[in-house]
Amino acid sequence: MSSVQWTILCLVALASVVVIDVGRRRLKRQKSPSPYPLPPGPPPLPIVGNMHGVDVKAPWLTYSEWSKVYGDLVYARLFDKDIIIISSGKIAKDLLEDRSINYSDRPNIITNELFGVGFNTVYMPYGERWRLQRRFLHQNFKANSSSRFVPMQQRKVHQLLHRLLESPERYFESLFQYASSVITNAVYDYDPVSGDRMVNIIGRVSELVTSALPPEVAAPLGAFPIILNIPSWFPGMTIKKNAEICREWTNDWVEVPFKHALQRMSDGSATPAMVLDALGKVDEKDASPGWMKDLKDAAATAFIGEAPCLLLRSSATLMTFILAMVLHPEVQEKVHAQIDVVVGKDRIPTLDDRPSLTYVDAIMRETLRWHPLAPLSLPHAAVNDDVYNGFYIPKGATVITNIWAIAHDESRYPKPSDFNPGRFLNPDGTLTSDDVTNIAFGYGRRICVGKDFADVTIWSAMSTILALFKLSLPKDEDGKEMPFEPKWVTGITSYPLPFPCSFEPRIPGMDAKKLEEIINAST
Ligand code: HEM
Repeated sequence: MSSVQWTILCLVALASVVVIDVGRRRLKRQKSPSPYPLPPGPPPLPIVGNMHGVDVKAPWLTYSEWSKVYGDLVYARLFDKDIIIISSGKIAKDLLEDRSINYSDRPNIITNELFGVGFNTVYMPYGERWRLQRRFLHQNFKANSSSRFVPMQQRKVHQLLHRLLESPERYFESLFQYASSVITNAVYDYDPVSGDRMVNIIGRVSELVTSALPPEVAAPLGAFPIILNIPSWFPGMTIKKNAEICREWTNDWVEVPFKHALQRMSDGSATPAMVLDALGKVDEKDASPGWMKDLKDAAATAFIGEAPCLLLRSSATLMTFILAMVLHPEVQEKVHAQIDVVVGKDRIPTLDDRPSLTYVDAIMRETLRWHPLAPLSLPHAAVNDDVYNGFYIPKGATVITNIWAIAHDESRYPKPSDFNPGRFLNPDGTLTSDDVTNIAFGYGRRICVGKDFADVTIWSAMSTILALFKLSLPKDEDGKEMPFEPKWVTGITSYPLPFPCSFEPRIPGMDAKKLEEIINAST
């Protein structure tokens, strides 16, 4: 068939679907099952619903505007998908935690299967398989078991510091190398090299998947799946081409590191790692092919849970942190003063110093609040019809938590756009009870399983970078800082694009040898 014939066929098909869709929606509206009204929301247009009003690159900003007009529980429709948007911590807790039985599902997003990632814990519907995979991850990454990774995380942070000293201009890659190596070590006992092929594949898969995952991107395809019959060479069908590439790579992402872990196991490795530990403990009779597959899928999930974008979440958070430091020298001065008193200059901070380094924790909380990495968390779905505060929440609705709006709530965080770690400190310098991680890592049974592990990964990097370096914008010939406008990656995650940054050692005469001495004095 020629491309002209294809085009005509597709347009005719599209027109038929539109007509059928309008009829179906009329019917649905006539038989609304609930006497309660839907939550308030912006007026929809035919077919597209509220899609036209959404900034697809930064939907959290649109949803925050809507919440100012319609309240903290908003109803919208993206094509044929019912969307409930939560913009308050209280409602998020009431629904996702107190009624978790109804809100722990994930929406059926057409791009999951298309991209071949429906198998993994992050996108999986609530049920037995999810429970088993989540158990593997939880057993490994909950606070008391993830503490066995601390020596490995510290070793990796030391390598990061060496890289930053050696090639400060490549700090972006070094952060990625750090975050990817801590996760592959913890899951597979796999230590990637710089530019590692496997890590690159996983990073690319994550990038392709998550560019297509947001409900705002997937909605038109979900409403008109016939579009997927259009060939991938057709203009505008890159999503299909990306899906083909992704399906090919997914096999490598799941199988290659798992084979490596099996090899490490037969070599007799005693290093703690999720896959090796699970295989070491399981009875032969329980290790069915199904069990093995779930272990493999959960292991691959740990990486995509941490890497919903080209950067990993931990390294993306560190990029936001570095940007905040560069923009706020006064904050660095305060934290440097505390580090110098608590730790001195002959060693670097360790987790034992954490209770005294309250300003570092305040910076970490403010980083997660100021520019939340996952501004809309991950979507949940309502299993059954529900009524909340007199409003009807339809079965199957996609439930979006607007973390951005909660973290920028002016009544809780005055001047929310300012970067001000002091908001998390009491007058006596101790930390307040507002642990913002309760917002940044999601809510309910689908809360981030890597929360405690990420906490150590991020804190260790932040505290040691601050101890060793003064971060600033590069200066021009006249010694003036060169101005720049931060640019942000947007999508399911949001973090700054690489920007010029100078890493000036705070300790005179710092070189690789001196750094090694300081590290040795700290272990
Ligand atoms: C700064 C670092 C991180 C942030 C801000 C973060 C944030 C989040 C958020 C907001 C969710 C969605 C929660 C919900 O649906 O309500 C999530 C889910 C998830 N995260 Fe993280 N995460 C981080 C690091 C990690 C790491 C290091 C891992 C791996 C060990 C990980 C594994 C996962 C998994 C597997 C899920 C899906 C859980 C499920 O659906 O049951 N995350 N994360």
